Amino acid sequence: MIGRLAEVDPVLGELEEELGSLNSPKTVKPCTLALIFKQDRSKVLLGYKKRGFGVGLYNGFGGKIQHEESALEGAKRELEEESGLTSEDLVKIGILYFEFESDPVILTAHLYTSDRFNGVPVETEEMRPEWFDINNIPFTKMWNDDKYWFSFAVENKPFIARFSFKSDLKTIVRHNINFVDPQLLNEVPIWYPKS
Ligand SMILES: Nc1[nH]c(=O)nc2c1ncn2[C@H]1C[C@H](O)[C@@H](COP(=O)(O)OP(=O)(O)OP(=O)(O)O)O1
Repeated sequence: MIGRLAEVDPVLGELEEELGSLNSPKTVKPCTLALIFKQDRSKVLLGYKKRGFGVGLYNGFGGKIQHEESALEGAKRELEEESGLTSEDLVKIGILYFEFESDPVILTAHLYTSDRFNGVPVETEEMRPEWFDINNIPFTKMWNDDKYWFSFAVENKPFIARFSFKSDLKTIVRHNINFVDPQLLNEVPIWYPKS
């Protein structure tokens, strides 16, 4: 439903308009990101990215949403492909919009968390999973935006955020975080039709 982000914050409204406008070169690349916690939330499972975008960094598990699937279906599939775990209890907790200088593609990460999962983490071609104490998250070896929002995911506070990076993929030139009604997270479109 176009227009919902503008109601939250004009900064998000601008982005929504650009994504929907025929005159703007901006397009969206929808991705998923899943954080798996131990049941008492004392530890989180992160994956060391061995190849591709974000190589050398620890991150949640996720990747591109396919055209035929929902964000939740994509999150479950990517979690299993990258960590070997399955979860029927992924809860959507955030949407992250990432812009990179001189790049018309806006990467959107639909963020899910769960503390119930099946299986044992396995190393895959893409990720090496590792449990981290919740009080010892390796922020210096993660994307620079993570330190801004990670605690909201841990504390179950639904949010929508927008981060603008320089082309070095490290420097954040602008950021904006809004706490939202959890229902809104499912109303924001995954794909923005150009109209
Ligand atoms: N700034 C950022 N902070 C963050 O925490 N996660 C980010 C991020 N930028 C990208 N990601 C995550 C979102 C998503 O899970 C992943 C990028 O997805 P990609 O589809 O590019 O990954 P892959 O190259 O692994 O693709 P797949 O082949 O679909 O798995 O990185």
